[in-house]
Amino acid sequence: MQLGVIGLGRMGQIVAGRSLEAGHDVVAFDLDEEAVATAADAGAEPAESVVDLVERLESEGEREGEDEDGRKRIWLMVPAGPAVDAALDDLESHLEEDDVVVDGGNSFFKDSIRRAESCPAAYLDCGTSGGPASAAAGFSLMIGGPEWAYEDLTPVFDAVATGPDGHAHMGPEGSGHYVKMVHNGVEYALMQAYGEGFELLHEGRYDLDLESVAGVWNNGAVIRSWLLELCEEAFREEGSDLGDVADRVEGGSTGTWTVQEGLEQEVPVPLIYTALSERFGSRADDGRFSRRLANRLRYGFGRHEVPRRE
Ligand SMILES: NC(=O)C1=CN([C@@H]2O[C@H](COP(=O)(O)OP(=O)(O)OC[C@H]3O[C@@H](n4cnc5c(N)ncnc54)[C@H](O)[C@@H]3O)[C@@H](O)[C@H]2O)C=CC1
Ligand SMILES: O=C(CO)[C@H](O)[C@H](O)COP(=O)(O)O
Repeated sequence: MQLGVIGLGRMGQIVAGRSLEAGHDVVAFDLDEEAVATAADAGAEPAESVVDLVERLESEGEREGEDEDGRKRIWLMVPAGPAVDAALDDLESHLEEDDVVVDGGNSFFKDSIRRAESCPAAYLDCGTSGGPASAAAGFSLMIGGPEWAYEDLTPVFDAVATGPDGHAHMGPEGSGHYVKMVHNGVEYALMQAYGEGFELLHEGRYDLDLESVAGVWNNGAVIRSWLLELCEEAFREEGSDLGDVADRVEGGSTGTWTVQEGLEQEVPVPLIYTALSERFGSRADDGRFSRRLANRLRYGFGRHEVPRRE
């Protein structure tokens, strides 16, 4: 099968690479020429623009006679937001209704519904989990949109995912990115829970080797998981005190959408909200204001000593 891949960063290179390894033909484009060259080194046909990519898909199909249906299949792996709309604008006049576009990024599901309605081709919103660390194992893919398009792209999904069990059709347009949004909310809460537990162990009564704790928990404990394996790796590489890792957590968009959706649906998501709040709180340049105020108020009512900044 022939696939166009637009966006060749950490994730797009894996989409292209795994597709190539499975025997598919890949035409690749990124705004960054070096990223295109990397994909070309892996065996992809380089394109100079989105339009060039589409033209190469068309001519390649005719030349090879492989895809007799003449269908163009294009996977977007660009940052969520304006980059997706920019790529779709460039593609629009070159797409027909039996072509298929996959957005494998972390797009907001309402944007995906809007794009599916205006895209001339079938539009699959594909939540992608696993991250660059899963390049060798493959991803977990949660896919929304027309079922026929999902079935058509199944050979590519088999290649990009862990295999046939690593992808599934969720439902109509938007549902793939909706499921991925909630997945990320769960991810935030799990990270927060592990973080709190290890913080207590680190600050607590015993001088513990946290790599060892994570290691033994990962062997048979109720709370074993891949995130916990990543905790073990972090303590191994950074030490039990996490060395010079700063107390600032970036990201946040998918968690924000999850909390907003919880409010809209009147479904309580207090753990996810707390995890998101902790992230935002971590970003105060000079310590979190509410904590500083609590510190000073304890002096106000209790004459407790006020720790001061250096
Ligand atoms: N890194 C991760 O752990 C995961 C990322 N995602 C999602 O996958 C998408 C891509 O993520 P990454 O690969 O990590 O980002 P990245 O920043 O590593 O790569 C994005 C690539 O897109 C290119 N690009 C931007 N605008 C473009 C345009 N208009 N046309 C062509 N190329 C363009 C950039 O030059 C860059 O090479 C995002 O939506 C992200 O949220 C999803 C799951 C996991
Ligand atoms: O989707 C992912 C993992 O599943 C990406 O790594 C995403 O960037 C995580 O969200 P955030 O950047 O808000 O931490």
